[in-house]
Amino acid sequence: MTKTILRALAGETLPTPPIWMMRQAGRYLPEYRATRAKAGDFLSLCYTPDLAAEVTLQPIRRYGFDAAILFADILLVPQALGADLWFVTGEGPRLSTITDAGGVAALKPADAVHETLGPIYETVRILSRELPSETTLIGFAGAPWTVATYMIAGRGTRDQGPAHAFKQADRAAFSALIDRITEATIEYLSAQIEAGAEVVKLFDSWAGSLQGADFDAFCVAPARQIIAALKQRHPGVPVIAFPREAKDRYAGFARATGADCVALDNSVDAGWAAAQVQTDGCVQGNLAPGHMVTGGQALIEETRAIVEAFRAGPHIFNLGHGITPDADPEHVALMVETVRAR
Ligand SMILES: Cc1c2[nH]c(c1CCC(=O)O)Cc1[nH]c(c(CCC(=O)O)c1C)Cc1[nH]c(c(CCC(=O)O)c1C)Cc1[nH]c(c(C)c1CCC(=O)O)C2
Repeated sequence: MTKTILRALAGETLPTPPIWMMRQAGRYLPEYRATRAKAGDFLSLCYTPDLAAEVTLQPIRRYGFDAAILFADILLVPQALGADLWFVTGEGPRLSTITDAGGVAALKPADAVHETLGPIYETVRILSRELPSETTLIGFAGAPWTVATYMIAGRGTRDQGPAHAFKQADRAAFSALIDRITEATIEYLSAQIEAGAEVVKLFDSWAGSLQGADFDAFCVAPARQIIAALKQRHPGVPVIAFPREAKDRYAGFARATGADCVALDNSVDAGWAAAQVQTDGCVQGNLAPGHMVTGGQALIEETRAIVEAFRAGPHIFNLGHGITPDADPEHVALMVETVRAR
């Protein structure tokens, strides 16, 4: 029998939505913290296939999620293109910055990324052997705009100011950077699929700060280009797109990009999305991650309301963004139980 996630992605309405969770392998789990300590640091964990596969499997063992997401990070692509990358504990990622056209020109060609990313493909191969037969393996990458914001600023930014400033100052160089990331992403996701990823997800975490024509040029167009190339190389492999904080631009996003499913952040009203987004196909989401910290009756009621809002069409239950390190693993169990009690 076909896996539940693949059925939902093909447009089937299921009696119980399949479920997985953004950042399901992470610091809220004691077993993750133990494996990360064994690896030494986050990047070593990403590049050690046995350990990366182990942390991918941990939430599957604990909760029986319908999908496993490859353990890696969206910032491995900039690193593979030649950026320096490190993580400051308690703060987040740091990268060497790109400040002008010369910085873009100095990047490696897209097909060079495989030299760095080989261990990630090995993690995928291990997982496709070791996952339970009912569990879908999801590969992923960052979308070009979101990845570019980190490459330009060298870190996470509240309003993506440095990337917007670069885009204003030198649109040609900025477009060249987006194009390079787009090509690298096609290479990276194709290789993940060849290694055994059954679905891929494109994370555009900062899509919400692109307005008007910029949203079309730097969020929609690159997603469409990546999805078209993947569909040509790997027909039948579904793609989930996550244009976080896209607000009313979630409507029509699947049609505009060719995505099989749109992942909704938790600022989106589920009733609105059922009427405006789910009409085009599968949707994923969108419980607020804060419920994994607070738990209780509010978690149960909000989980039920989301299942109810999307029950007439194809739906994959998920959080509206990543689970946070202060979440309680028992609350995750309560969410899974509530979804599956339907
Ligand atoms: C923007 C972004 C990044 N990474 C990612 C995004 C897009 C999704 C989103 O909006 O959250 C995506 C990502 N990052 C990670 C995964 C693995 C799979 C999963 O379990 O979801 C995925 C899919 C592991 C990770 N990536 C990171 C961790 C924590 C690292 C640790 O163990 O110390 C994990 C488990 C680190 C990371 N990586 C990134 C940041 C900003 C940080 C620091 C913030 C934080 O610590 O949460 C970049």
